[in-house]
Amino acid sequence: MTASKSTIIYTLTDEAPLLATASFLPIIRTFAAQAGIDVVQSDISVAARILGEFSDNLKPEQKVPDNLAELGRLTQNPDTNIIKLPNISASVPQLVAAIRELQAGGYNIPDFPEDPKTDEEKAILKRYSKIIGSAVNPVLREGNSDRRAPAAVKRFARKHPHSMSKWSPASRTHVSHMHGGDFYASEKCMTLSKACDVKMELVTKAGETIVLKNKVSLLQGEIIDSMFMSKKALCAFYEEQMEDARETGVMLSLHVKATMMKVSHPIVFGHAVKIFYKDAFAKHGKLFEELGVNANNGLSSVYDKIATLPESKRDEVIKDLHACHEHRPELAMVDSAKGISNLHAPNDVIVDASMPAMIRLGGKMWGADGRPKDTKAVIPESTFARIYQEMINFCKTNGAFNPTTMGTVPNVGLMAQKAEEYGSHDKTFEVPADGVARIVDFDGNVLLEQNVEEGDIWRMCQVKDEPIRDWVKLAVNRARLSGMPAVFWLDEYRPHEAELIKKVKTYLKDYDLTGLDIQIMSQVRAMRYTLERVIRGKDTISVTGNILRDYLTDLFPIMELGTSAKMLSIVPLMAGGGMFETGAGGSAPKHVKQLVEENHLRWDSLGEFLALAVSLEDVGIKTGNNKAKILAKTLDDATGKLLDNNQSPSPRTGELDNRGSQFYLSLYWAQALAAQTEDAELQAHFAPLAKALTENEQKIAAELKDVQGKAVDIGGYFLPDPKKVEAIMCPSATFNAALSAARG
Ligand SMILES: NC(=O)C1=CN([C@@H]2O[C@H](COP(=O)(O)OP(=O)(O)OC[C@H]3O[C@@H](n4cnc5c(N)ncnc54)[C@H](OP(=O)(O)O)[C@@H]3O)[C@@H](O)[C@H]2O)C=CC1
Ligand SMILES: O=C(O)CCC(=O)C(=O)O
Ligand SMILES: [Mg+2]
Repeated sequence: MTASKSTIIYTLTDEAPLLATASFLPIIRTFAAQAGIDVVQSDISVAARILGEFSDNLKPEQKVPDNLAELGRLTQNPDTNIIKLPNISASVPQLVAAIRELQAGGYNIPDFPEDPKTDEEKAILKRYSKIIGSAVNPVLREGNSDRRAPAAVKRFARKHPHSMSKWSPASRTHVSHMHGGDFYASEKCMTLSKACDVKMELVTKAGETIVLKNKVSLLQGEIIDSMFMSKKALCAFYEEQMEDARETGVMLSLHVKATMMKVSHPIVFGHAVKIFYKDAFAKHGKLFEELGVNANNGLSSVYDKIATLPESKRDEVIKDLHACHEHRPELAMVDSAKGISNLHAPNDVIVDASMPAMIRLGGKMWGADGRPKDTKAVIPESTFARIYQEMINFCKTNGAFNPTTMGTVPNVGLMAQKAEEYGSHDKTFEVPADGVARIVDFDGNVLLEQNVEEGDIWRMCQVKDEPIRDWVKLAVNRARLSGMPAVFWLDEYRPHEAELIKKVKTYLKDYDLTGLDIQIMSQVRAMRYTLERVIRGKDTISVTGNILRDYLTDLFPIMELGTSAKMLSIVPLMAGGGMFETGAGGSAPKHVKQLVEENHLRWDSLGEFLALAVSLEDVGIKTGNNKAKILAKTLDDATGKLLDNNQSPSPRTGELDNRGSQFYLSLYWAQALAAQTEDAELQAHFAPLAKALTENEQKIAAELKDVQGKAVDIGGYFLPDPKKVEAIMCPSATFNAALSAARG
């Protein structure tokens, strides 16, 4: 892959977005080619990343390049233009499933060593660890984040509001978080006065020094934090919350981000599993250990490992697991029909999407009987959990949000260069022994230290100065361009954010703020302030750190638009290039299931349409390519028309789906190009396509609809067969022929 000035790199990812790409890429190429733009693809799916890592094991024809590393390098190039679709941030169970599929497909890659003993196994685990969790986004996000609902999308939501369930003031739903012993309680922070290298070490009570991380290079002005979560406090908290839920008869749910926080949150999740099923773990502890059960991978790990046991033993374990439920509260379900609960796998309930979905549903999650119920939402770490309680309080008092009248809340998020907690996984450790955890510079000076105990989770977070300056600049720009007030959600009582506040105040002085309304508020106040405006139809930019960026860019869009898929998500790369993410959510695994069973893809590619328009516009501006600008403008017009005509995919099989929606976009895009007069070449080129699609609209729509309702085979989950996928995703011969004729 070579990137020239007129290249757009389009990522191939996983699950629903990968399927949608199979039909969208031929469309994009048909249009972009007329502006001399090459659209090259770059496969960064979990499967491709596994194969790229273990290339040395593969036959020549099976080898794939390390595309992610290449894209990472390209982020430093000012001409780079990447369209990035959501990808799987794999939990261990997802990675293991992908490995099994690839092995079955004839790829000679090693098993995942869950409990590595030999040096060889340890080396394999190290290689696989690079693929676990949020391994893609932090590499590509070499810029801060600008996520918002474009005006046309907001207009659409007002005209065609999604369903919102009622909130009752009597709802028992609430958030439970720790009040001590968590990261928030222990956080220490400092700003570096000069660049230095540090290491992270543990001095045990026995006097041994264990180096956990041998080198982290820090820059002048960088903010670093040291914080830990006490295992004892966490376990006591879980015990208390489970007992409280059982006594008061409210359903229990757990919300973490085990994918992105790939070291800390699986451990946090695992303790919940072990405590909920404490009696079974006590009785079968030795057996579980022999079998290699890892509670951090959820109850699915137990079921997976006991599969090889003799039937009588297996039944005994299952009976004992079931018996635990007698002393425990009802658990929220992911799939009640299949008996899959919230504690089954760490990647099924991901806090950024799960809490908004619950709030949208009137504060309810699904119970084992398939009915929606109030829930105690356990979010152990208190730092950011409180914003959800504030929103819940607001809904109990004011009722559900009204999408036809509510304001919008765009976000400017600090994200660049692995900022804050989301960049911390290589500096997060489960503490092996009681002692003092310290960050020490190479001259032996202790920068930060704290007393920790065996099993505590200790981490160091960083945020560099340049990204903070860039974030403040982006916030001021967005406030200026949108005319909205901007609120920095920063809590002066949190050491890290107190340091950030100092920098924000300093860097704001670089700008003329006349006429702008820029404020700094603690998170809970910021939420309240924003919500009071939201219900009055007023818009407010949230300017936040990395975690709240993630949380708020699902939370507000899901209330305002029904899904975060409709967000415009731009990452102006600090080196000058552009990365255009599609939507703000994930890869929607449920959608793949529906496609395979019923050949209906409900994935909405609106995020891709919006990203493509800004990507084309970026090419147009940076290279003076007027045709690219016209393509961008007409694409936006087409997207507007698609929304006006309510031609987004329907969730129901038999109705318009992703393919149909992409067809209508192409029709309107070609019509808009044929109608414009600014560029005669484009007009002449697209007139025949517009004509062919207009004349055949009914025929194509019927061809796209007729295939639905039957099961299809995509030839793999993590590595589907591209030919089969293409045949399924491009089933209209008439549409294919029209595109092909336009490509010439
Ligand atoms: N940027 C990234 O790369 C991100 C990746 N992820 C990854 O995605 C996977 C799933 O995460 P999860 O938390 O379940 O979140 P998702 O956002 O994938 O799914 C939640 C729900 O949102 C709806 N949804 C999301 N996108 C669309 C779309 N384009 N069109 C229509 N509906 C949409 C679907 O609702 P319904 O089923 O009702 O249609 C879906 O079930 C994980 O592997 C996670 O790691 C998650 C977030 C961001
Ligand atoms: O990278 C990930 O794992 C998820 C990213 C995400 O949820 C987001 O950026 O909104
Ligand atoms: Mg998110």
